[in-house]
Amino acid sequence: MNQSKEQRILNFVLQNAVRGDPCSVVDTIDKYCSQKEWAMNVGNEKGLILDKTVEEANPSVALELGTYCGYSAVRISRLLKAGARLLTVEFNPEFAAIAKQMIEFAGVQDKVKLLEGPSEEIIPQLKKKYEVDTLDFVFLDHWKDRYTPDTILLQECNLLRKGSVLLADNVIFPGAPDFLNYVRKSPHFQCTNYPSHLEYMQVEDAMEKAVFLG
Ligand SMILES: O=C(NC/C=C/[C@H]1O[C@@H](n2cnc3cncnc32)[C@H](O)[C@@H]1O)c1cc([N+](=O)[O-])cc(O)c1O
Ligand SMILES: [Mg+2]
Repeated sequence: MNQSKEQRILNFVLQNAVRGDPCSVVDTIDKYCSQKEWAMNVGNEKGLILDKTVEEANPSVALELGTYCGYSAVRISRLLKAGARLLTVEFNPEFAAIAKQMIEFAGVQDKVKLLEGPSEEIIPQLKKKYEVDTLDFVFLDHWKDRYTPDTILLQECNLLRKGSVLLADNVIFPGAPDFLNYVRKSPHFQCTNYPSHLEYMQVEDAMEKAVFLG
């Protein structure tokens, strides 16, 4: 059975990146996906916006929706302070298996917990099953039509506190118009848009930061 693209990305990392070095893993994925096969990692241009937002939030508990191959899980977790943790949610078992190996190769497995399943089932379990009080940072990068329902679900589950930072990828391409509408109209969010480009392409894209006001 021929390999999947995600398996080829992982193999390229295992053969070319430096074990235990998250930056090397991130750079190696970017090298493969810009030169060989495009893939929906947040990439380096938007990755720098992600880095700055994570550093500014300096989260103790962070959540990522849509792990895919683990690129942004490695990218986020490399910036976390001692004792801080990232919970990342992925419902595709093949992608979860790839991401798990990517995270372990990067040496960030002690900071990252990969939760396998749909976000709409996992989010309501975060407090009791995963001992979360509130989330300091949330990266939304899963199916774009899930951004709004999951943002509402996070509020309903009392997982956001005054100052919780949401950062959403792809609000221009493929686009998340209902999410932009929802957070920009809501009195509970202070929004900032960060124009950028689609990963590895010259297509316009942007990230949206939405800070919960309580
Ligand atoms: O479609 C995109 N992303 C969707 C990402 C989807 C990833 O999140 C998981 N997922 C989805 N809902 C889930 C619910 N619960 C858990 N995992 C979930 C999917 O199994 C996949 O691993 C995308 C597309 C382009 N593009 O140029 O086309 C560019 C991008 O940067 C993108 O992020
Ligand atoms: Mg994306």
